[in-house]
Amino acid sequence: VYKSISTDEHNSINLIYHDEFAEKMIDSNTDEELKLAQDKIKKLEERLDDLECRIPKKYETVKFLNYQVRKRILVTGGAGFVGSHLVDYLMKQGHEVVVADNFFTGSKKNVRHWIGHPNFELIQHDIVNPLYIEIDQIYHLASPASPIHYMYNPVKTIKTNTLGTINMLGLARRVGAKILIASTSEVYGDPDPSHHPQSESYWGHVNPIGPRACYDEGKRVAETLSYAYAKQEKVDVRVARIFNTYGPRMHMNDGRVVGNFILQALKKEAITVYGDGKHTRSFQYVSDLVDGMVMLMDSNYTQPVNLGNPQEHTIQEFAEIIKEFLNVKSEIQHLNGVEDDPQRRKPDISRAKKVLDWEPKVSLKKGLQLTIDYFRTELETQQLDVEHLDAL
Ligand SMILES: O=C(O)[C@H]1O[C@H](OP(=O)(O)OP(=O)(O)OC[C@H]2O[C@@H](n3ccc(=O)[nH]c3=O)[C@H](O)[C@@H]2O)[C@H](O)[C@@H](O)[C@@H]1O
Repeated sequence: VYKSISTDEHNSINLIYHDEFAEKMIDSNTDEELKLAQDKIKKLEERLDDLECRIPKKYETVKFLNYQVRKRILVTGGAGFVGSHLVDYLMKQGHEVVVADNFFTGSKKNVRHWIGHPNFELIQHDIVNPLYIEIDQIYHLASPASPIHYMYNPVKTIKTNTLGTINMLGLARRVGAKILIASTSEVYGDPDPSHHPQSESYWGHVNPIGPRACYDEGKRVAETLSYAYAKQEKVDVRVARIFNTYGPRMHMNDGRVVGNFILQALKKEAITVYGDGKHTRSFQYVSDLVDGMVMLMDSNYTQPVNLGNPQEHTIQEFAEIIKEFLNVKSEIQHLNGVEDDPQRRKPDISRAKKVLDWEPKVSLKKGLQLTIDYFRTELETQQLDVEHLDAL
């Protein structure tokens, strides 16, 4: 067929062929150039970070503690949302803080204000591998916590919460450190209505093969391991069952309800409620959680303790609260419900009140204002970054 067509036709076929080829070449060249440019930018950013660390910085004031009271404290997941707030607290108290983070969901940015400080150390380390350091206390927070993050790689989530916890309990045993395990309200699964609010004596209702199981069962095993090490190896353990927590430094793509609703409202987009919106959650501000964790670590109490804010809202109500707070008219859009989504969740905090004299102090109004301010700044920074890239 090719031989039978005219020279003109040959030329036009060749032209078409060349045009398509050229387009493909341009596409692939552009892709490659873009990738090269992105790699270069990443390397430059890393270099800038390194250089920045060398410039004498102004740090927030930290207390002076003499060596008898100053502790060397490891925070696994210390570059994450909750971890970085805990790090701020411990640093300001005058302790030496070592952060171990693999930066899967954590970010250097959350702790960069301490980089270079003589009391601070940042190690890029995945706790699935053992860590050999000298330490007095361990806050073991490393694990993705947002459902979209922990479901992204369920096997890794299980490894982090089982192997990772074994490694941290092993470290605690070797060096005689006290260890606090960050457990979760998810150990109660989708609670039976007769166990509302959930107290620590409830054994839970977890689907062991459902999509949330990697996290829920991972944390349940982490608790089991903690008490096995306590009994068999005399490790001094604390277990905090953390309920829904929000605040600045939540990941922009966190996917959890507080961040999602605030971002959607700020961008004047529809607010996405999964299912009918009748399910409930109780939201605690991050500084209350940090206070609770430190009080638990410093106490002599070794059984699990719920840390959460008992003010319960339906998700529909919560969407309305955010709309009203930001004074926006965003539509509330009902999407498909989530599999195994716990229907009602509210902590019974009588144990924390009794044994720690702890209860949350920050109102939803104050906590939301601080969180919204953070997200607003993040959005503006992103916008500036985009404009800057466009201008290049
Ligand atoms: O925030 C937390 O601290 C907890 O978050 C998750 O648990 P979950 O309560 O399911 O958290 P969200 O993803 O924030 O969901 C809360 C509720 O809002 C709903 N939701 C979420 C996001 C959204 O855009 N729309 C929406 O209706 C969810 O279906 C769920 O019913 C984690 O599994 C817990 O380990 C973690 O402790």
